[in-house]
Amino acid sequence: MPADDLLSGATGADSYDASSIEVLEGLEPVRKRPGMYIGGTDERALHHLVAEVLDNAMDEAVAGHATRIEVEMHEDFSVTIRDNGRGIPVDPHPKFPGKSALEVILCTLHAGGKFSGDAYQTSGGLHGVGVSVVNALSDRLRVEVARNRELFAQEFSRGIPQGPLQKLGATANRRGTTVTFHADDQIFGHHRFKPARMLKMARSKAYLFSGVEIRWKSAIPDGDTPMEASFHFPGGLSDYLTETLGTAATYAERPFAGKVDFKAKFGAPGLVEWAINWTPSRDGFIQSYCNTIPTPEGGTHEAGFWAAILKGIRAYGELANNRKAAQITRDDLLTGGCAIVSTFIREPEFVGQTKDRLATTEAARMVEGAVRDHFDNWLANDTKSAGAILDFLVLRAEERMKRRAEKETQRKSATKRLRLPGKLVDCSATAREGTELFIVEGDSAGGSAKMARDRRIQALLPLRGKILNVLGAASAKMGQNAEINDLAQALGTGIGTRFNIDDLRYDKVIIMTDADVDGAHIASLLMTFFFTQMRPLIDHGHLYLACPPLFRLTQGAKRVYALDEAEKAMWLEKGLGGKGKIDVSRFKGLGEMDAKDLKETTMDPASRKLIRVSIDEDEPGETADLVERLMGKKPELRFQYIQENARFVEEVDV
Ligand SMILES: Nc1ncnc2c1ncn2[C@@H]1O[C@H](COP(=O)(O)OP(=O)(O)OP(=O)(O)O)[C@@H](O)[C@H]1O
Repeated sequence: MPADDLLSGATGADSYDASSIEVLEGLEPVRKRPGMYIGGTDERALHHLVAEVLDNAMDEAVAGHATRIEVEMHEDFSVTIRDNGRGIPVDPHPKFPGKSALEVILCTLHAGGKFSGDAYQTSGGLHGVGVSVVNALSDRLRVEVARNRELFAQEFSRGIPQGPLQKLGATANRRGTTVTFHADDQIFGHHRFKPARMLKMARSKAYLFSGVEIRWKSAIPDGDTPMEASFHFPGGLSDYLTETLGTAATYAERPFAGKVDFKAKFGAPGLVEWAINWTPSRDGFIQSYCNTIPTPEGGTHEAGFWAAILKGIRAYGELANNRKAAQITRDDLLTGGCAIVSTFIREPEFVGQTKDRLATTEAARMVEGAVRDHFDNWLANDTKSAGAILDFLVLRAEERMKRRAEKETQRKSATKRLRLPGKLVDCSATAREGTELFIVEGDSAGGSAKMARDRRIQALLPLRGKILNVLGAASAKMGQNAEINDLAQALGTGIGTRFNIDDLRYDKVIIMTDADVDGAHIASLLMTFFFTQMRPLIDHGHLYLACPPLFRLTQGAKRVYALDEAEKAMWLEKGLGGKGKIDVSRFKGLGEMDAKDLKETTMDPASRKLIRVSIDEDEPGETADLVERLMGKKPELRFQYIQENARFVEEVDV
């Protein structure tokens, strides 16, 4: 499109002015973009509404003000959640004249009692948006509050009050909050609450806090989901895990379970409770929670928990003289390891409003510290369970390593079946470890390199002429370029989106070009190719530059090589320690060097110098930019050269 058209705005620019900039007020943003608040408008998001209201009731219970929560599902798919807590405050809000705190809470985003202050210590609620979001996304919502022996009620539709807060009169023995809501079909379409899913939610909440009883009632049958039930679990998570595992055989007779108050241990409010057992009969799992909010994507509390278990079991293995225990990894713990971890912390940080992952860094340290001590004790006291678990985990680690070795062998035999380019001079080793591929310039260099190489581990691929400048080439053209095809085949990895680092046939890929401008140009073309088409090769540190010398200096029987003019000058001044005049010869190209020289200066791992290519994206500076210097343009990437075995000089000049 011509620039003029772009400026005049072919698509409605005339009408795009200040009047197009909307400011959404009240709960409008929630109805416009429900996904931002509840992660979508599907069945999962729908059930999130129940979670928001239930979490508020749980927060009341965990804060020590409620002992009972009722969850009821009605025939018309509306839901009631009732607690016997303090009740949402109903007195006039000081900042909003004429409005009760209840109305402010229900109709304003970011209104709540959990930001600071002492109303709640370790709450699942954080952002002050939960119940207002439910209100915005319900076509009917009624709140009843029983406080100070008086009953109040207010009704809403799609976030808008349907009348003022009503005083319904005295109530002798009722206290707490009751929220009844019907999700709006305009938002959730045909999705309906599923009793089985809701019952599961209610039951797990009861396990997470032993001080609460949760009653369940449903008017809608759903398979074998009970129409009425009551959950109260004084045994907490240990009971929960035992029930979840059912009749499955387990390695520990009783789960390793416990509860630690952070106050006593770290002087910070909060606690962690956990239960774990291992079973051969099913895959492992971890369910984690923070302030009773499920965190299906884990986070710092899970990381701390696994760190404690892993370090504990390895240390126990060491004590038991089982050296293989050191090989156990976190993945091994999860095969057959079934865990539930629940932590309560003040002002947790979650990722997003749906709170799927905990981000509080402190949680990792506190959970690890709390669980580790207990685990060490438990392993030392219950040696029968500890031994069984250790044996099981060592077996798992061995199996994993065996599978990996098998995969490696398969890779090797696949390599054998590969069609390799005719001009590749391969090495004899079959495993990748320790092998090197030298990409050399021209046939003559290939000749002396062939004699200079260690045929066991060093392979050669001579490239004819300059390879295509891939920065500008379309990928179809690249595919037709014979040199590039040979290179991709020799490496075994494929290129572009099909690149797979696991198929790489050599440990080191070494670009070996003449120490002159042409050679440098070819090296930079190759590096650009690797950067754009085989980037992981560089990221994983497999790409290197060889450093052939420019000069040979002899003085009697003494001989040295110089990488560049500066080094030559240094030797000339210093002398070689031999007798007579110093002879200087300049190599015009690799092909001029005899095999012995090439081996000693450039190829032999014992005496050569190599430069590893890496990419330094943030640090500008002079490590610079070989590609830029050599190609005379300003490419957007920067290569950094890390010197290995620097033997001749510190500075690099290719
Ligand atoms: N069942 C309840 N009992 C007592 N107070 C409640 C109850 N439900 C809500 N509240 C009060 O209303 C406030 C707002 O609740 P809301 O669900 O909107 O947000 P939140 O729980 O603070 O945070 P989040 O948005 O993270 O859920 C709470 O902070 C609390 O003060």
